[in-house]
Amino acid sequence: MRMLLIHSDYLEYEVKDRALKNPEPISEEQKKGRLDEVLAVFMSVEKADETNPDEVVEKAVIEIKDVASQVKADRIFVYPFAHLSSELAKPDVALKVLQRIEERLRQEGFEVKRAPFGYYKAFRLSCKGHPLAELSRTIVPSGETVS
Ligand SMILES: NCC(=O)N[C@H]1[C@@H](O)[C@H](n2cnc3c(N)ncnc32)O[C@@H]1CO
Repeated sequence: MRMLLIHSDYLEYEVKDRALKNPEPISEEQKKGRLDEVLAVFMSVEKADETNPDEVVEKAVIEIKDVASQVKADRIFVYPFAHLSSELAKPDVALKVLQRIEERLRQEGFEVKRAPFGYYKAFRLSCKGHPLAELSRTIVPSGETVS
């Protein structure tokens, strides 16, 4: 799992087109979304994560919580982003991992939105630009190595 974490004044997206034959079914309301004062987390779920998705979910939540507490963000935007890795997990595994991360972050008390999976989306982001505003993290299940 590769994550790019951007502490932002806002992130807003608009669904443009389907990028998979079977994208995640979404409501009219989910075609656009915005959060202000948010930690945007762009995530590529990787092939290696398929060996233990549950472990990767927990490790990702720990990392996101750690950055959120450092930048004092209590809103998280989970953003599927297939451009941070050349060894992507299958879409069905990736979607489940991202849905679980969303669920676990809510359980941890964050306000969470997740951008729709399997679509091309326009987005606007306003990065705050402080020293911790742009971070990346790589997570692998135990026994796997970072390539
Ligand atoms: N920017 C637009 C976009 O990325 N669209 C991606 C993601 O929404 C999603 N997707 C598919 N596989 C993955 C994966 N392994 N990890 C994360 N997202 C994935 O499916 C789209 C096409 O790859």
